[in-house]
Amino acid sequence: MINNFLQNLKTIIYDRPFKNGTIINDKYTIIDCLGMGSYGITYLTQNHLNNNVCVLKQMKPSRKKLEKVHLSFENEKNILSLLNHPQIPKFGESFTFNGHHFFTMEYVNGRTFEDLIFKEMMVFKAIDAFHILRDVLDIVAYIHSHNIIHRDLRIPNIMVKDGVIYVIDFGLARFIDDRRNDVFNTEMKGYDIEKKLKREIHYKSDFYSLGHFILFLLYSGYTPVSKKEKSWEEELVLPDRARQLIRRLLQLDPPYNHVEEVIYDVDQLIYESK
Ligand SMILES: Nc1ncnc2c1ncn2[C@@H]1O[C@H](COP(=O)(O)OP(=O)(O)OP(=O)(O)O)[C@@H](O)[C@H]1O
Repeated sequence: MINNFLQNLKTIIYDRPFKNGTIINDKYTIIDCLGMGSYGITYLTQNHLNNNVCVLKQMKPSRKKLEKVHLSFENEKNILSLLNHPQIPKFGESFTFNGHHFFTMEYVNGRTFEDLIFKEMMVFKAIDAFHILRDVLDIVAYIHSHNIIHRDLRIPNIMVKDGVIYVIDFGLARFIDDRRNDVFNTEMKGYDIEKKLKREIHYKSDFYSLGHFILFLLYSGYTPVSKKEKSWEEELVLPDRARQLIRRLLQLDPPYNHVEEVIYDVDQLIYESK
């Protein structure tokens, strides 16, 4: 309780975002603060040298003494600079300015699925939802082919711009062999199972998140008919193959181990619904 209070106080004092118009490193003018995550503050900025708009991420000052914060910041930088895919923001540069740590990346001027579903109340037909999942899987296949697990494939981190899907936010991404930081590898009795399913450094954690992602899309067109809470399998009318796919993604049935297996099943599903 006291610890939480002190952390909140530190955040208020140290993590005040830079004001719009501030120039960072003689180069980046802050246009807006896009948000504050667990370890970073994210800005939309304009680079004076080329006039390009880009995203600038700052390590949270209140947390810069924590090893895990440095690790996450370094990981995101390393992973983004390694990946080179048109649907993943490209890494720009990293630097220290006035004692603050920063890096830049490409700005995706699109909308997140969180905004589409909850702000724009967009409704996705089941077939469109599976086509979107298929597009996301191509990006995930690329990420996994570099032995990287994203570990945060949620609706706020999947975007669409002009009909093209993008995956952002690699703050929790890890290399598959980075087992030293995988707390879920050790015996953890009574540990939060949900957290393990989402965060274990294994390909199947990304599939688990995609199980939830597809459910968000499918539920966008759902109107409850009774007040009694039911499971997604009772509420959503889905073909058997779709239900089986989601059950495996959510690890309710034996999980998928490789993205190609998921792609195969989604392709079959799309083919059968033609
Ligand atoms: N490359 C990008 N292009 C466009 N918007 C981005 C980009 N990166 C981040 N954002 C947006 O900036 C905001 C803050 O993102 P950020 O990843 O720093 O934190 P978060 O997702 O809120 O928290 P956490 O990192 O703890 O998950 C989000 O609204 C996100 O959509």
